[in-house]
Amino acid sequence: MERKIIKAFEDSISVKQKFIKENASLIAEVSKLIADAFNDGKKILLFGNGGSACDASHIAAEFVNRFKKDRPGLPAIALNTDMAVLTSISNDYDYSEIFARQVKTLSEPGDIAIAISTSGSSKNILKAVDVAKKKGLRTIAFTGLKGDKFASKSDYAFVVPSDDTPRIQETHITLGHVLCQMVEEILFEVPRKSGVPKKSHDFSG
Ligand SMILES: O=C(CO)[C@@H](O)[C@H](O)[C@H](O)[C@H](O)COP(=O)(O)O
Ligand SMILES: [Zn+2]
Repeated sequence: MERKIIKAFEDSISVKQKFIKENASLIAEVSKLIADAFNDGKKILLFGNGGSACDASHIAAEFVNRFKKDRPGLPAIALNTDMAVLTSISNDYDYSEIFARQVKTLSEPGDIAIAISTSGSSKNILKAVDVAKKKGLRTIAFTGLKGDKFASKSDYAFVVPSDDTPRIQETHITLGHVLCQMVEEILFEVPRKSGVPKKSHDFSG
């Protein structure tokens, strides 16, 4: 049994190592994209199923509350949290509509959709990405090796080099944390020299 336990940890580490070899510059690019969207008064919508629903909620909470810095909240909503909304859309229409309908209703052009699916084949995720693109959102996919179709319909795709759902999720949550950290640093770092910061950040509302 211990051998299996050690192997699970080693696999998780090795998937993360492979992922970061290929994705560091994309993470930097997407961090800037998200920071620019917040600067423009836009928000992030996140969604996923099962463990990825928890990842979406977890990442939204880091933005709305704080990650490492004491700073104003940044607008992010997880679309997998409201039981009344989720059950009524599923009951009256279809489970595959739960995120698409919320994206259509709650977003505005320029917002960012972070869609999380390890398989890349969950219908509710694919439909929501289609709606997000039609509405003029920038779409970011978090997926795994089997998620080609999902990755190719999204503007930016983080493809974790594994087809094992838990191992993929373990990289996704690290990715979410690192994006939060980078966005905080871009928006709230103290300027090194005295003088005004490059952009003014007023999220105090
Ligand atoms: O957390 C896990 C597995 O680690 C599960 O709950 C998993 O998220 C569920 O099976 C999801 O329905 C999988 O959906 P997806 O990632 O393929 O879109
Ligand atoms: Zn899980």
